[in-house]
Amino acid sequence: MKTTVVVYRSKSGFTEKYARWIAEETGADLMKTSETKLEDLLQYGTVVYGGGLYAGGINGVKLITGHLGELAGKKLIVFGVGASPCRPNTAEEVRNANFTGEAREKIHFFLLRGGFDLSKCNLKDKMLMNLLKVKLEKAPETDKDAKGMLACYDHPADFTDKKAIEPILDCMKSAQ
Ligand SMILES: Cc1cc2nc3c(=O)[nH]c(=O)nc-3n(C[C@H](O)[C@H](O)[C@H](O)COP(=O)(O)O)c2cc1C
Repeated sequence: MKTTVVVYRSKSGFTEKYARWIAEETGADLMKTSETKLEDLLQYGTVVYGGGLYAGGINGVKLITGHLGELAGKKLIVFGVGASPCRPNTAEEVRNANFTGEAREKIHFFLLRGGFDLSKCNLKDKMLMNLLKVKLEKAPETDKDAKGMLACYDHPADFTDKKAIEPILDCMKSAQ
């Protein structure tokens, strides 16, 4: 059996950056979801999955959460990558929104901060983000996070930080 694979789905490159860093640091194989079948993952003892956050959902995570039976006995690690600042309760909220009780037990979850680049969004995402912009601008009170988000519309933001993968590397090294 092969040791570790890092599989990812990334729309604008932020999740891909983290996935590459993790694979480089650990010597793991690296795969995109578009080029991966469940059977490919079954060859590995540890599966690390990364996906961007879209309206709270971890892009493509069903590849893992939808196949917990087939992936039984493997070490499963998922990281979500969003533009919002990572606070302890944010990670918990994302985890609860994306994982059932069984998935919460079986999957080690991490939330990392990516970035935002409107120019790399597809048409549908651009429209959604422009609707959000109107909503944020109309809000009677704009908090720090909303102001930060509004600033990203004019200037792409990259909050990726290689240090942020350290807890994932530690988790990969530790026993199940
Ligand atoms: C339509 C849309 C919805 C998004 N929803 C969220 C969200 O719920 N939470 C968050 O933190 N970031 C959200 N983002 C920002 C992305 O998660 C962020 O840009 C991330 O770094 C994208 O990673 P990727 O380029 O690897 O897909 C959203 C972006 C778009 C375009």
